[in-house]
Amino acid sequence: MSPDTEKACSVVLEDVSVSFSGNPGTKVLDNISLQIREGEFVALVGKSGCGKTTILNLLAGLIEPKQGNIRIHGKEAAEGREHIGYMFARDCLFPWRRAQKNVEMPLEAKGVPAEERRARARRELKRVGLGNFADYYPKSLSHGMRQRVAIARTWVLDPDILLMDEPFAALDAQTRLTLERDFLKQWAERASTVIFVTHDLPEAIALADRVIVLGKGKIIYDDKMPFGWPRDPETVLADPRFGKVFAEIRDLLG
Ligand SMILES: Nc1ncnc2c1ncn2[C@@H]1O[C@H](COP(=O)(O)OP(=O)(O)OP(=O)(O)O)[C@@H](O)[C@H]1O
Repeated sequence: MSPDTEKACSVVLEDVSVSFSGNPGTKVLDNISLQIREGEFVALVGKSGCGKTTILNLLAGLIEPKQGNIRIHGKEAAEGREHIGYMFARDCLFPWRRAQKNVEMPLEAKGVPAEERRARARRELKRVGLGNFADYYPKSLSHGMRQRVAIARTWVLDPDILLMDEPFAALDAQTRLTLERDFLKQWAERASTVIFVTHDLPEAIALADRVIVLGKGKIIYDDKMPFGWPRDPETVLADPRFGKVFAEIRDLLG
């Protein structure tokens, strides 16, 4: 790959394999190669245990590949991953900290001065529709609101790459749709690269530019979705092209 092409990629995985010490004979990821362009929204789907979270953990530097090379923004991963945000399925808020203080946490860890921290956290809470809830403790917020706080906490560092591990999985259908819509709006305003793990195939197809399916440690499907932007997830589900893509991937997943 030319250096210019590589720079236009947020993430490049080359022949990456991962196995874990408890089961060294089994490759969770088996010689995977993958390029993700800057600003792309990629959904990773596949059966439970197929290695989706392992890819996020590799990119976040929480685990190292057994073999292969990872490059982020054209640099060695350790250098390139400075501005990565990682959001989990559970909101993981600290119950003893108010919403505002939860959002400030990553800024505290980076040593950002208190006044700037407060201003940035307030701005993010406002953007996720919780401007009036900054002083609430997590226990006084609904599940959807807590997940919004977690989204604000992920955005507050202005990540250029956002890793999301089933962020909306535990929400009821209506709250989920609202958060998906809001998230797409935020993403369009910021143009971060998003790598989004989900078990939910319709969600993957409705939200992402591109869907990658993992099976038995390999990539078994990788294609662009035929829907343009801006897009509404609910409208995509009603699009005749949705059914075709859904059936194709569902058949691969068995
Ligand atoms: N730190 C670890 N030590 C040992 N085995 C691990 C570790 N992390 C993951 N695994 C194993 O690697 C495999 C892939 O796990 P991973 O969490 O990436 O799957 P997943 O596709 O995200 O699954 P799910 O959809 O259920 O979250 C699983 O068999 C899991 O048990």
